[in-house]
Amino acid sequence: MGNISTAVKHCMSYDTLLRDYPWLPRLPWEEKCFDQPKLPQFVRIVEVGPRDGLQNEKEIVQTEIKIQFIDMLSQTGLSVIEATSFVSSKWVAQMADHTEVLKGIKRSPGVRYPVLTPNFQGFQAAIAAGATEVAVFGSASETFSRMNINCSIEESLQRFEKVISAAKQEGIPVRGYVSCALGCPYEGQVKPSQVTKVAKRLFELGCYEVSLGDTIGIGTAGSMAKMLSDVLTGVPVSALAVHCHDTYGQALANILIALQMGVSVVDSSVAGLGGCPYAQGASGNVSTEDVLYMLHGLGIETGVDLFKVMEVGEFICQVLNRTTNSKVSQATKTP
Ligand SMILES: CC(C)(COP(=O)([O-])OP(=O)([O-])OC[C@H]1O[C@@H](n2cnc3c(N)ncnc32)[C@H](O)[C@@H]1OP(=O)([O-])[O-])[C@@H](O)C(=O)NCCC(=O)NCCSC(=O)C[C@@](C)(O)CC(=O)[O-]
Repeated sequence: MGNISTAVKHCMSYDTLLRDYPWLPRLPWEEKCFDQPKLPQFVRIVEVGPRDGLQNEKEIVQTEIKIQFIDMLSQTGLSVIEATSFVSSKWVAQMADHTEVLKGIKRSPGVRYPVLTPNFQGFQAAIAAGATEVAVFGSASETFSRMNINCSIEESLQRFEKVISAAKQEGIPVRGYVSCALGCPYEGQVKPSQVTKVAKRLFELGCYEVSLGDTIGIGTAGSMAKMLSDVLTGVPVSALAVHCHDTYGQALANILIALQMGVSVVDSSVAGLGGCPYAQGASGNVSTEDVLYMLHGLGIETGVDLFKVMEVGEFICQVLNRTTNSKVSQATKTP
């Protein structure tokens, strides 16, 4: 962190400012200078870097690096780290080492490590590898469903029903995803009612939370508000999360709208890594660093240490030999 300028450091959190200037008055969060009645006090970040972030990398990342990456993230205060996916290696070669990764990580107390399971075969493999939480992933777009998991939406829901019912018997919580919630790379516009239909089915089947994915990062604050208003007719806000990619630079605005509408769970990826191999042109997820910077700036607590996340971002970018997509990390690098 030595190369972060003091001015930028001060923007990062009031706590940092207090560390450097202990004579400043300590303000309780309630004494904010503007009213934010609709914002949640606490937001849970679901870190998807090791899965969504890495799955799109062309070069296979060494298993030891993935394990180190997750272990470092475990030390940042994050409470959920999506570790890998139990999908076919013919479809996503980068995730072929799922079992080794899940078995190799040091699990920190208080941190959950969900993994993606597209079907019962993936679920069984995940459980055998020691998974204690899984996620099923459907889509609001028929074409994307076929391109991504090789079945129709209805068939996917039947597969998920089998996974969820087996998970219930094992006492394993299941999260659900709805991809293409704000647009599809193959079909273009997706009706909010279609997103609601799939999200509601996942919730009714037993997913404790449904994450709404702007898979290609095409949404705007307007389309996010419209889609969420519809989904809220079928799924309680306490069971919703948003999963924004930043292709058009709208992710933070879209997340802010979701927060104002009561959503308090946000998926993000350290250094803004990511993309879906079956959604051409989609850029990375919104970066965890930028989401934290915005949330902390709003006085919303996350329990996550921004500096530590930035260090992990630096580590993974070095390994992948790429520049970070996080604006916060870019801004704090000395030229
Ligand atoms: C779902 C399948 C497997 C269907 O793929 P399929 O080819 O239709 O599968 P199948 O049931 O016909 O079986 C064919 C072969 O696959 C094997 N197989 C079958 N299931 C599994 C499994 N679970 N793990 C490992 N192997 C599996 C099976 O054993 C068989 O092997 P073979 O006899 O030929 O040797 C495939 O389409 C697949 O793996 N798709 C995953 C694609 C993926 O991972 N996409 C990225 C994640 S989604 C995403 O990023 C979006 C999200 C979540 O982030 C939210 C957002 O941004 O919107």
